[in-house]
Amino acid sequence: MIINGKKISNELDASMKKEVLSLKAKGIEPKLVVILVGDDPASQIYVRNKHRKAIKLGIKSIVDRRSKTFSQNELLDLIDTYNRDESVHGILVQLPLPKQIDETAIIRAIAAAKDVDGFRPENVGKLFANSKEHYPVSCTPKGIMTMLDYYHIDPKGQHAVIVGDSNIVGRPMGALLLNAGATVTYTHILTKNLSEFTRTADILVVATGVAHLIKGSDVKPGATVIDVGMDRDENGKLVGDVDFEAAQHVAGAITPVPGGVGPMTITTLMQQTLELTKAANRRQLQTVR
Ligand SMILES: Nc1nc(=O)c2c([nH]1)NC[C@@H]1CN(c3ccc(C(=O)N[C@@H](CCC(=O)O)C(=O)O)cc3)C=[N+]21
Repeated sequence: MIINGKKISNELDASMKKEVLSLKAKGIEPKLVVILVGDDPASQIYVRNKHRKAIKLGIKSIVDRRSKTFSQNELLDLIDTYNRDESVHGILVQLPLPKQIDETAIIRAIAAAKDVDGFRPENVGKLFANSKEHYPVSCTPKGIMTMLDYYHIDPKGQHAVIVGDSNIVGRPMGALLLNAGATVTYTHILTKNLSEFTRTADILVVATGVAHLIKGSDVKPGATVIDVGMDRDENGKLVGDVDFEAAQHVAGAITPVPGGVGPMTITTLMQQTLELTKAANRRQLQTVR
């Protein structure tokens, strides 16, 4: 079975559109600001896709593009401006940033109430503590959970193996799966005998940035394979971290690239923009009372 992220994403649009309409009827316009520093070609595509989806749903989308020489202080000032702007509900600073800018400092500068990526330490902490509060979570792993749920793939008691230890995908993915009752193994670029781990995975999530790292023989028959890779092959074609052609015959369910995880990342970003918008409005009502 091929897991169709694009299809799920489009299905979820309908309810989000309704939600936007009902917010607008109350005079609330959800608004997302995406800050893109530099001219990384992949980032341009992702940011364009986010903007298109927001427009489609009726969410106000601002893409603030800055040159690759933009300084850290300039970026901190820009974030501060959006933090203070009450019409803005979510702020996303597209990663990676040019090398003169410290990503950690930037993530911490975004107001907690507008941290639509869920990258701030307190939101990461809530995730790892399995907090029952509402808080934003990194969009890619959260979108993967939505996808698993849609296909009734329950992680409970399953062995989930994560390949890749990034803050954006690998680490939060493991936490979400653990919170959902999976047995989680983290592997990464330093793991010896990686295949021995991946072959025991009921759910295999691969996020390394290495094209076709995972072969058909690395997959357990019947496993669910989630490919987060966005790589280019020798011919410049977009491919994943998994050799899809080979792995699809072994896996029980598998995501394609493109059309798998990518669209779900964007859908989750929109969902969390709406959540932050509603939360901001609730706080405002409390101060009025
Ligand atoms: N602060 C921040 N938050 C992010 O959520 C974030 C980020 N930085 N930096 C980079 C990663 C990557 N990411 C993607 C978004 C959309 C697609 C996407 O639209 N993919 C399409 C096609 C892409 C293409 O054609 O190249 C697909 O898979 O079908 C992919 C990847 C968000 N990220």
